[in-house]
Amino acid sequence: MDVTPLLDSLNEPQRQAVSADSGNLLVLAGAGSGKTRVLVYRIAWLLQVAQVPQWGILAVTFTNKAAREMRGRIEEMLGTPVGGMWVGTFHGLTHRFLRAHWQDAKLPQHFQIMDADDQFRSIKRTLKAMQLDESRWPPRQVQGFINKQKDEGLRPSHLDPAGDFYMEKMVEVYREYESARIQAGLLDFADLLLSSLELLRERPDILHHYQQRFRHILVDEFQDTNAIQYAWLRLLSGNNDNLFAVGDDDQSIYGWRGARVENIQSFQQDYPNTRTVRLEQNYRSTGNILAAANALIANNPTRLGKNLWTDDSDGEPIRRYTAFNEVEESRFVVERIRGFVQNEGYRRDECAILYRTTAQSRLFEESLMQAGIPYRVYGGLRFFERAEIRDALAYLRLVSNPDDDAAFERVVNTPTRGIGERTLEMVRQQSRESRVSLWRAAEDLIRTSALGPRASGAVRRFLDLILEQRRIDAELDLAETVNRLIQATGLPDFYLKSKDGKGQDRIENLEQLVDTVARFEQDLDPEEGDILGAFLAHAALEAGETQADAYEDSVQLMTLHSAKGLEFPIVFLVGLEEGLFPHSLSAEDPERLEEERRLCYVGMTRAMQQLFVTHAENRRLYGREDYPAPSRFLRELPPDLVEEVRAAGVARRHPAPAAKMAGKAGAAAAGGYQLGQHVRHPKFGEGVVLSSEGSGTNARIQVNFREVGAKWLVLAYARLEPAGS
Ligand SMILES: Nc1ncnc2c1ncn2[C@@H]1O[C@H](COP(=O)(O)OP(=O)(O)OP(=O)(O)O)[C@@H](O)[C@H]1O
Ligand SMILES: [Mg+2]
Repeated sequence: MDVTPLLDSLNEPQRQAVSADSGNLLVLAGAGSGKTRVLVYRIAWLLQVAQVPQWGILAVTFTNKAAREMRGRIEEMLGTPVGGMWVGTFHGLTHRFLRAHWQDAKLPQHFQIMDADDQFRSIKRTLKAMQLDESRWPPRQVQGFINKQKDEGLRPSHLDPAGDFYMEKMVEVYREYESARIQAGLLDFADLLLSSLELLRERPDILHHYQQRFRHILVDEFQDTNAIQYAWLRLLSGNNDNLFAVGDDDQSIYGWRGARVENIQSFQQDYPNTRTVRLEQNYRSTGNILAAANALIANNPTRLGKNLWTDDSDGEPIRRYTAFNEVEESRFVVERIRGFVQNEGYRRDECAILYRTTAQSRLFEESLMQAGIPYRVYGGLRFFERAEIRDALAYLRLVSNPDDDAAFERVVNTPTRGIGERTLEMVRQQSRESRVSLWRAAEDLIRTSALGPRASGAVRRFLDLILEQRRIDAELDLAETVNRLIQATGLPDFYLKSKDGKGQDRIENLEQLVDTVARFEQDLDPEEGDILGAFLAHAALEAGETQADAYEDSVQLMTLHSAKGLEFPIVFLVGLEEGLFPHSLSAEDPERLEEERRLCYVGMTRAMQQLFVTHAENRRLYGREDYPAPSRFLRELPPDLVEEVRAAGVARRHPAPAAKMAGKAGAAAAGGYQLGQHVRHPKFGEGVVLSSEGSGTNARIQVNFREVGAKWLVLAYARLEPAGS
């Protein structure tokens, strides 16, 4: 067979990786060097040239979207469908595996996935049932503890508190949480991996089957696998020497979630028979963008080290914009995007706004909305996470599995149907005592007439509502079932009457849910028997990625974490301020600071043609007002690659100090100045007094200058004068 067309559009090291003979292979290379491209071509090569059957290939991607694109790409290249391959995220693949082996894994056939929010609520319920005080046992902390144990492969029985009271309690909560979860027929995200791993360990026959089957295992973004994911890969590959991993240690950004860059080193040790290929040519970014990103990441002391070059031209300089405050920052960005789209022929989806925390998206959304520019947020307020969608999904989950306690709790009295807290407490009590689900407990209480007649009637009506839907489920298509269910629940009326003014939006979202279901049904593999179950899994697994309106050409908004692997012609990296990016939680800890820098590197290297970096001198976030210094990452960019830009026609007006510095405004600072007062310096320009210390000739004053950021000045020499307002 002629393999030239496949290999033609690759450089030499890429070609070697794609067409390598058997054995493990690690592609270790920087951003934009074609790692993902190599992975895709490798699969095409395996199918077409090495004649590997589709079902012999397993590929792990970072997002479900990436998996779909990968499949699409390969189908395009080969001109034939490749549905038999297993391509997906760790969660998606292990879910598929457990669905196929639910009996072996001792799971209910229609087990559902509980997301982070379900998990959080369930932990709160567990704490309450155990009469533990939330202030001493903060649910978030407990949740972190449980997930960490699972990510390390540890069930409660593996943990030995060794007389430590705190640990003893934590393990007890973990155990209780587990039994409630199992009783409800639910798996949390970490369970998907852990349960698959356990099943493979316990059942050599099943393990053997998959080891025989997956003759090739390929992994993208290998640097971000955690211990349990790596263990799963090792188990599946066995002694087959069939792992093909691509990654970049400089882009490891999930250390906080237990990902370990060391896996890259372990890989080479655990698999001595591994060939390492390095790619050094970057095909994505202009010379300036690449040089700036390289300079930034060079500040990290612990790197495996690599070179990256491009034969693209230098291109535009990196543009840096200093906004007066966060609102102005968002307006500047939106103005520029409008310019690119209207005057320079860019599509909207060629422009991306990347930020450190999800809370930053709101202002950009508002500015875009005002400007009438369509946009899409990834990882922000996600469609499947909106309250009304979660309510509707909870009903669906109960239809699929009445024992789903998380769903039961969520909607038993939403909309309000006269089931009071006292009744609910009785149901919970009954469920705890007889170790059955809330649903069964409710049935028991009705049967034994333990509830008063009114409460009993209300609970009965709720149970009947769900049972009724279970009956019609079989006869209609899923979209119609969902539509009927939504109407029957009374949710639309309930939202319309609620006073938060969002009723109409919520109803539109419910309508979108029905559309989403219809689309999902159309695209579904006809072999999939349990459509409802498949849809619910889709909603849980893709919650972070998809929005229902994902089809229009729109500006892309996302956190830096979700930008991994993607590329955009125009990138705005916003909020480059100390405390925000690097994040305040990370600035003190050298390891976490390195991770923040890698995150910045990831952000910069998403840009193909133009990169903007912006920061605000004054920011209100989480209800707090701050005067943050520009991020240290800005200083780490070589000055000759950076150009300062000014917004045309944006008035720089100063807010009244008293209003802006709530709490401390007007307090006396040294030298007769007041905190929050506007001052002018002959060299640094205008700024705002932040604080002062010392007195007399030692007095120092801290001023946040618009142009140069915060500085401490010795008052006696400072030549400050009051300014403006
Ligand atoms: N040999 C090549 N010829 C032309 N274009 C290439 C070549 N290799 C890669 N590219 C292009 O370069 C860009 C970056 O490639 P790719 O996304 O595969 O890089 P990556 O190493 O996976 O990046 P990241 O580390 O950000 O995930 C893509 O647009 C890709 O099509
Ligand atoms: Mg990639």
